[in-house]
Amino acid sequence: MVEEGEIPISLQKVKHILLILSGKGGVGKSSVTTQLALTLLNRGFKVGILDIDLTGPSMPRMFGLEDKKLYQSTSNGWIPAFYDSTKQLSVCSIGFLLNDRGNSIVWRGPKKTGMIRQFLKDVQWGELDYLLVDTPPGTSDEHIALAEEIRYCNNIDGAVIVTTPQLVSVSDVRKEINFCRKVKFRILGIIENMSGFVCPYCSTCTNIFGSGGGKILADQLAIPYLGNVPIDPKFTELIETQQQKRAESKDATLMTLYKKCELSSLFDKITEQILSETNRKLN
Ligand SMILES: Nc1ncnc2c1ncn2[C@@H]1O[C@H](COP(=O)(O)OP(=O)(O)OP(=O)(O)O)[C@@H](O)[C@H]1O
Ligand code: SF4
Repeated sequence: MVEEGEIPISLQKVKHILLILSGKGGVGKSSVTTQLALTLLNRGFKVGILDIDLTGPSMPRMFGLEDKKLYQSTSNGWIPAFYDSTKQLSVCSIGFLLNDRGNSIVWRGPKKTGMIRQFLKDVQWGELDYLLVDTPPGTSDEHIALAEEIRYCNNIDGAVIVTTPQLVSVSDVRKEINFCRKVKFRILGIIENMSGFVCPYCSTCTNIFGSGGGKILADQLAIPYLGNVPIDPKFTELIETQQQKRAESKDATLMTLYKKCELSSLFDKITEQILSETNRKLN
């Protein structure tokens, strides 16, 4: 465990660390992490993503990096996978260490904790403006290991909580918020994802699962509300087809494809609000 005031060497050149959390699985935490990363990258920041969801790593798929591997450098640190030759976006995920992408990790707590510690201490991120940490759902061994390792880092800006409008997800998210409060992670705000469905034909938004739960919860708990994100089938499609489109044209990067998606302008506003929340801390 890390002593008070100690920051792992690998994180010392990282200016800001943002944690992405959700109370429940499948609410779109990895999609939110991906879109925050793309938005920050588009604004000229150098970004890293650490995927500590050991049993369900999504980041290789999100960025179309399924064929990448993690390498250990001569000085014993892991070299993250780079999205492209500019090296402005780097990703570290257990998914890069699995021989078969269909495999999943079946580990007991101590082994998971050891892996998280290695990821936090041994990845050579170099200089980064933002490190986004994509966590598993709930409050598991991975979260406790994360809190033990980095709670004293003064470069942690805080946690972004992702929920969906349904009540069950909203009640799960309360547990997540309690966890953040216990380990003293500042909560930057709540995003309500899958908040309505945008029709691909007429762009009308229909609230299939209801909407507004995230805002109500944020108001009740006096936490900033960062906004709602509808289900946009174009986003799912662009993730699924990015490799094929890249093979067809070198200009069809995830970034160029994402900029054409309506969600990109929405995430611009959400990111703006997160940045203003983090600046508020600095003032
Ligand atoms: N706003 C959205 N519009 C369209 N598709 C979305 C949206 N949010 C998430 N998805 C899709 O829903 C699926 C689940 O999302 P995602 O993997 O981000 O969830 P998660 O909370 O990270 O899941 P896990 O519990 O596995 O960590 C993915 O296929 C993703 O592309
Ligand atoms: S919202 Fe309108 S255009 Fe879209 S599928 Fe429904 S009826 Fe058709």
